[in-house]
Amino acid sequence: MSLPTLHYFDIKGRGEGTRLLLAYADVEFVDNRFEFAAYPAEVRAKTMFGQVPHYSDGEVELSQSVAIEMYLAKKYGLYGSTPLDEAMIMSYIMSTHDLFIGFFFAKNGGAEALAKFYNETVPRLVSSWEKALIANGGSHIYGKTMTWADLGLFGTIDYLFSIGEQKMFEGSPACLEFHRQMSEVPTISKYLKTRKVTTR
Ligand SMILES: N[C@@H](CCC(=O)N[C@@H](CS)C(=O)NCC(=O)O)C(=O)O
Repeated sequence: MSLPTLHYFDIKGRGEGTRLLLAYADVEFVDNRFEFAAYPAEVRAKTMFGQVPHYSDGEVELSQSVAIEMYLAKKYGLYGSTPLDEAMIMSYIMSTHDLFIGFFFAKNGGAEALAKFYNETVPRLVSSWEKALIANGGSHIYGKTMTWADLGLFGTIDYLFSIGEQKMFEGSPACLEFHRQMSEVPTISKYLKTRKVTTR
């Protein structure tokens, strides 16, 4: 079996969730990054739908970011232990996708769409995460141990910070404290210090 490899563009985008899962689990992996203009034909040929991220480990070939993350979350014990745990964790993961997708459409949808995103979507999602963190003791968004939901939420906050969107979390101390604590988890801290710096 070869080293786990993530094939993706040189951005956080849809690939950082997988990188964070592997980093948290302390799995050595190849972070195969390339420019948009230099998407290697041999990587495209491996993908299931022509797009990246794509994950390979010599035994498994898998495309679609959420499927890759779900596979790794299960493999490394980060997907709870009951059907309800899995559904709750997925629910938090999808809420982070709602923010990303909302942001993407708002940025391309003009001033009114952007204002609606900042005034409605952001407070609705951030206040839900804030309440869930407070109700659950602050260290985990769901359950009492680290899960994919924590890594997904951390990755989302981390990404928004890296593009200068700290303002979204003003007035949400539990989210800020969660981000701080997660950044100090040893394997995550090690990854954050050594990862390639990207602006998106
Ligand atoms: N639903 C897919 C979407 C993948 C996707 O949109 N990939 C883009 C980059 S973020 C891509 O490969 N674009 C290059 C292309 O389509 O040729 C996922 O989450 O993995």
